[in-house]
Amino acid sequence: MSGAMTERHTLGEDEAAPLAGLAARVRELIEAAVLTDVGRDEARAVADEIAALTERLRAVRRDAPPFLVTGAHRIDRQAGNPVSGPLNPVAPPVDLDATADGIVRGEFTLNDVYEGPPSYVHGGVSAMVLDQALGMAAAQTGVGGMTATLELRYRRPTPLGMPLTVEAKASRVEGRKIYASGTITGPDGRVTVEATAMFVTPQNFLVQER
Ligand SMILES: CCCCCCCCCCCCCC(=O)SCCNC(=O)CCNC(=O)[C@H](O)C(C)(C)COP(=O)(O)OP(=O)(O)OC[C@H]1O[C@@H](n2cnc3c(N)ncnc32)[C@H](O)[C@@H]1OP(=O)(O)O
Repeated sequence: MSGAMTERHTLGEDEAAPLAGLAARVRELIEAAVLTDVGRDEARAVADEIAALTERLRAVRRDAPPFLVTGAHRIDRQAGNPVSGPLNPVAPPVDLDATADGIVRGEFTLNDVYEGPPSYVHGGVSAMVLDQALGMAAAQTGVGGMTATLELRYRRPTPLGMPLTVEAKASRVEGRKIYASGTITGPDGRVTVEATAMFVTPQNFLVQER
């Protein structure tokens, strides 16, 4: 079980860079595994080699994914985040930045690893990217929160292998509730997915922050 966010080891840039490089290679491996057409013997041989590499990495293991020193907010410091974490091979990764006026924006491309309907992005993957962007926008208001509701409108299919943009902004704060909305836009500038969400800051989190 992962430890609380406050107990995480924080990686310096020199420590993070080779681990991000490792994740990038594993990302390539995942895509190669999805698309390979090698024969059965070769697939078994490669699987054995990968198992050996996995054991080498497991030899020295953390209790929980580390943080990065970079990033102004706790949420963009999570090195293992499945959307934006540079150390997580499952993350595309989406590099999310926030402007001074609280708009969170990121450009990204999703390959065949994220396919849902043939040649289009899986709707759950779009939801995950939007949850993260809206969550980060909510955090720009001060304290972030847990996603309590997330509503999506899939306007048109989101293409694979093309540059996409995600944008999000918090609209209002009511006590512990933070409302945010956002979109994913395709290469033609047309919105493919719209999202609205409500985040709730847990009471215990407010106590920890004081
Ligand atoms: C933890 C903070 C993290 C910050 C870092 C950012 C990381 C971000 C990562 C980025 C993205 C990734 C993000 C992720 O992936 S977050 C992971 C996905 N989300 C979760 O797992 C959330 C699970 N749920 C909970 O933890 C609790 O239920 C929460 C914290 C949401 C509320 O439990 P709490 O005990 O505190 O609430 P309360 O009962 O005192 O109610 C308070 C008010 O809220 C209203 N309400 C509550 N729930 C709902 C609901 N579902 N719909 C509508 N309304 C709801 C409620 O009516 C009341 O309103 P009012 O009666 O006062 O008007």
